[in-house]
Amino acid sequence: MGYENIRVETRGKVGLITLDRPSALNALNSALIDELNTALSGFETDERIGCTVITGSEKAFAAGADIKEMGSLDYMEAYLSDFITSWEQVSRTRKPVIAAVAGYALGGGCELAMMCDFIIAADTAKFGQPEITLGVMPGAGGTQRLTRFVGKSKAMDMCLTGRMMEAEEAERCGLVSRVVPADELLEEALKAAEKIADFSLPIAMMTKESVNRAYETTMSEGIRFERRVFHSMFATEDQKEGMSAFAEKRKPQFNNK
Ligand SMILES: CC(C)=CC(=O)SCCNC(=O)CCNC(=O)[C@H](O)C(C)(C)COP(=O)(O)OP(=O)(O)OC[C@H]1O[C@@H](n2cnc3c(N)ncnc32)[C@H](O)[C@@H]1OP(=O)(O)O
Repeated sequence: MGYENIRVETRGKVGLITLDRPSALNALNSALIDELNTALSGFETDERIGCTVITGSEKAFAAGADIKEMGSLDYMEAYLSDFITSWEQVSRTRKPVIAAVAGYALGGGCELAMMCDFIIAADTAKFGQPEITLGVMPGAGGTQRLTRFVGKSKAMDMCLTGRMMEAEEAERCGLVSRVVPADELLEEALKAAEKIADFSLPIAMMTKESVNRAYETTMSEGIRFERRVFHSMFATEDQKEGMSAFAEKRKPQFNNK
């Protein structure tokens, strides 16, 4: 497929998707979302890929949903097309996905970053849910995911005032896993992704599923789920390889089995 709004590359075992609508600060229109979903599906089924990085430009990860495209939508179009639901594909990927965020991550851009498994932010990153300034509220999971990341008080502050949060505050409150200098962002994100992709893919996928379960169930159910999945790992060749390699003081060679 020819992409017009994103760039898609592979770097060894890592899939790299760069949002690329510079004239609109990577505003997320339906064409971009379709392309993103196609690229993500491609990496999901590509056996060589173990992790994906989604990034944007120096100025913007994404400045939100495309306001010019969305502005004239009416209720029935939004309802019948189930507007936004197709954006959720990144949250349904089974392989790990990292967001590498520099500049603006606003509205749907912040929500897209939060759908990834973790966010590495440049020191220039600015997060926000400014939808209230446009007469709407977050519609791609912002009221739910942001609240789980940063707690009720800060999520209310962000969603009700529409203010932006700098990278340092985002790290302090748990929205991002680490902040790095802007000129090292991609390198750091790719390094993290390569590290993940070098581990056993099924074990990484099960780990991701188990961490995500923490957001969807009670503690006792989550612990039970973790224990069942953990037990199942002893049926894998990669568990035998990982533990043998440790005992033999060598680097493990995982075969995703
Ligand atoms: C997911 C759901 C349901 C909702 C949403 O996401 S709603 C959108 C939330 N995002 C926003 O409200 C941010 C809108 N953008 C801005 O406030 C500013 O662009 C900025 C603060 C991010 C940057 O300001 P700056 O002065 O540096 O740049 P601009 O001249 O304003 O922008 C450059 C260029 O990009 C176009 N742009 C920016 N954001 C969007 C957007 N979200 N949708 C469509 N177009 C956008 C902007 O209009 C301008 O284009 P022109 O040069 O053609 O005017």
